[in-house]
Amino acid sequence: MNVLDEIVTGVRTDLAVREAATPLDRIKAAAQAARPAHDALAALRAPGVGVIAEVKRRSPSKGDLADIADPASLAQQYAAGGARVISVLTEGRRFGGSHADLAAVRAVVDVPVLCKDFIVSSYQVHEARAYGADVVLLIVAALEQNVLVGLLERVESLGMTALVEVHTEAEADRALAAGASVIGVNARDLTTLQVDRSTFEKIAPGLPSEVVKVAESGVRGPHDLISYAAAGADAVLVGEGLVTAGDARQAVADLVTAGSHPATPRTTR
Ligand SMILES: O=P(O)(O)OC[C@@H](O)[C@@H](O)c1c[nH]c2ccccc12
Repeated sequence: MNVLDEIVTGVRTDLAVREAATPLDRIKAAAQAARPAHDALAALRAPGVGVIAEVKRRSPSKGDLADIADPASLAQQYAAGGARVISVLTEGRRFGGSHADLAAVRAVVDVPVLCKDFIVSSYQVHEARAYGADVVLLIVAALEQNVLVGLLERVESLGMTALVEVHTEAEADRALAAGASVIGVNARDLTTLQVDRSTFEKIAPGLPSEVVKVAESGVRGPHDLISYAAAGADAVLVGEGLVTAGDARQAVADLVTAGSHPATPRTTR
């Protein structure tokens, strides 16, 4: 079993426990009662390279990244630095996150919030909405095509946006066939955890211009944002580089500044 399969197996086990405790109807009602979702697509289409700043406690490749005592205050620093969207890793076993982290962040920021998890069932989409998420991650490598299509429809029916994650051209084709409007190219192969920043430049040029292109993983600072932007990124998703920065607000602000610089090739495309 590769790492992705192992993570998904754990996610399914935990999901079964929650499904037994809380019936789908109740989760659906909670999702319905939540404040309407923010328009993340519009936020991501604003000029300049958007920064999606991630609350990430731990990772399977690096172990503990940061002791995040207060995810809400970290998210406030991200927002103050100009983050376009805030991502919260909610997977518990490998990433140390929770829906409580998501709710805590949602309560204190006004920007769209992304629920970063390994979603395999529409139950999880309703849960994410109930906890206030505006965006959810759908990982193509973890989903059969018909399931991907069904989840994408469910996300949109709840007024949310799906960030559809790919790692290969074949997966990008599947994302497009499913109707994704925001595609994230993950430089990290979730089956091996290896990071290869050139993945984005291989896949992004083949995506239609109207698709919002997000470069995920491996952004250490403004330099990496600038090269992703040169390869066509509309936004970057950054975890480790921000949770390990001494000053999270400043670290986000430095990325935002790099992404709004007129020399950034994106503006000349
Ligand atoms: O910490 P990094 O290298 O900045 O990466 C962030 C983000 O891309 C990464 O957390 C991620 C991308 N896709 C995922 C899917 C599941 C879990 C995590 C991820």
